[in-house]
Amino acid sequence: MAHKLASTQPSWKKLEQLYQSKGKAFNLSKAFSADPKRFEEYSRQWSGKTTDASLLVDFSKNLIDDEIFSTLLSLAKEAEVEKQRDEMFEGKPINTSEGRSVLHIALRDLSDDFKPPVEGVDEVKPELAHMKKFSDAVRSGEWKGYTGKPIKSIVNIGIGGSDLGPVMVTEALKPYAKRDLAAHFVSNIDGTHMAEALRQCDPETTLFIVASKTFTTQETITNATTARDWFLKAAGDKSHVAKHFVALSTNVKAATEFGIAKENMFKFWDWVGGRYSLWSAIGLSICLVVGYDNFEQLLKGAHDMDVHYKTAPLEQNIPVILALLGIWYTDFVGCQTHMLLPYDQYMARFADYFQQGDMESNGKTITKNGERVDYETGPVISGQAGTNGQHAFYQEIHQGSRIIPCDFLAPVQSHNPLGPHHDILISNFLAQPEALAFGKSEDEVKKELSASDQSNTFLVKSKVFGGNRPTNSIMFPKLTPAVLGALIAMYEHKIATQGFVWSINSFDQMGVELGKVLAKKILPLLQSGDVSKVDGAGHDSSTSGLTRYYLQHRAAPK
Ligand SMILES: O=P(O)(O)OC[C@H]1O[C@H](O)[C@@H](O)[C@@H](O)[C@@H]1O
Repeated sequence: MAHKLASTQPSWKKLEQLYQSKGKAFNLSKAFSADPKRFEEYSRQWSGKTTDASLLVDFSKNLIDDEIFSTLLSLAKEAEVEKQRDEMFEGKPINTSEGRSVLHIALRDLSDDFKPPVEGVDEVKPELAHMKKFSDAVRSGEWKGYTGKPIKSIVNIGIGGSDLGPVMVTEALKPYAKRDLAAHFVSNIDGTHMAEALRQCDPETTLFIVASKTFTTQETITNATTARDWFLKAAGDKSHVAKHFVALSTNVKAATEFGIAKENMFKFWDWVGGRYSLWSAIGLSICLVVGYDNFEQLLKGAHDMDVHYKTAPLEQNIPVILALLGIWYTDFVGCQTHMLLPYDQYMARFADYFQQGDMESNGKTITKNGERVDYETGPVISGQAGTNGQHAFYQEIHQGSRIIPCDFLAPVQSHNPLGPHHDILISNFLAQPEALAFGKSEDEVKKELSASDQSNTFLVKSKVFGGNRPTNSIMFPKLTPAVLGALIAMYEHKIATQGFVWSINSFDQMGVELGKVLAKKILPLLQSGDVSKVDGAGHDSSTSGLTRYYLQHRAAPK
């Protein structure tokens, strides 16, 4: 595989030209007026083969025409997206910096004829059976704490990929949750996070799930140790730990050393990336909250999307289309951000989840060939549940100096059909992309104003909406486990496809390391409490000044 700079592909040059010749001046109002079939052409409907997962993806409100779209598809061909995708499914070590396969897709292929491409894949089903047995026992009350009481709270201790997936999914699938089992998620090293969770827990009825792929992450190990101390303070005898602590990890040795019994360990494998791990043992808290059967539906919905990604031709392939649109905005239109805006309160953490999923995957500048890219890569991801965002940051999306491409997502049916709420919600979901695309002209503004206000140029211009702000609108029947699985897999594959085009490795995360190493160097200085050591510690004057301030004020804060 050549892994050439994307900018050397023939279609890249053509897209640059197309942006200059027509993209810059592209007008969505004109495009819709000129083509009554624009929605039909630029939308795709998809249904999963084995689940109730289905989607309508409308990408007609994007700044593209047929020529731009087909050139984007050519770019994907030139970058050998299909070949790179197939290598992922075949278990080739496409995470080249770490020499690893990227096989989260193998965690959700439960079909009988699935052939394990690498070692460990044959252990997926037995591990799922282990998760089912354990979660069933806890949920039914058969699993008892050290005083014989059933479990009433679970505390997932993990960070990054070992936290965000379970947090997002348990929130999204709350309608399926066992309501008398409280779920807490502690990630931050800030003692406040753990202290607040423990305040709500009883040691006799709490189960701690220590979730860490490496089992070396400072935050998680420190939090887990604090939780164990808190537990032992009440329980006394160390043997009781076995009833209250389980580990989810690829590092069986370190989990054993922490004191987790073998039967309480749920393992996964180094071919599962942290931010792709909710489908693995890291999903145990999801099983506990919504039950194993719903977890399996989540896996199956994702697998249905995997099959689509693997088999659909590029122009029909939803993750590929979303990826190419993103590349159009990032590299040719000059956008820096991408918003995820779910009109579903249960998806409140969706954007947080894909902030890691996207930014940790594609926030990179070195190609797999070791060259520095001469183009932009992963965008800044942000967003929150509609309609809250409308009253917070949409001002900038509508009238700001930057173009901020957005994905709007919404379910047709609500889990809580309460009075007029859902129609009002969906009217907003429909109205925002319409307003963003078509805006409001100066003439339209004037018509609504009094004669005196019409001559107030500042007022008139302030009320104009330029339009031409691109959006995708994604609808699904209802937020079921399978639909959620498909949506997550859709974005995972979008991100992977962008990485394939940009020739970067979307599956490592070297950029998180340096800060961790420096913090470990600074910590002994803080623990020594000795201000006189700061100057000789080899830090720059800024870091030294801040450290001195901390040490001087720590003992006697004013
Ligand atoms: O599960 P672990 O090993 O504790 O890692 C937690 C997180 O650590 C780092 O910040 C990164 O590597 C993330 O991708 C990862 O999700």
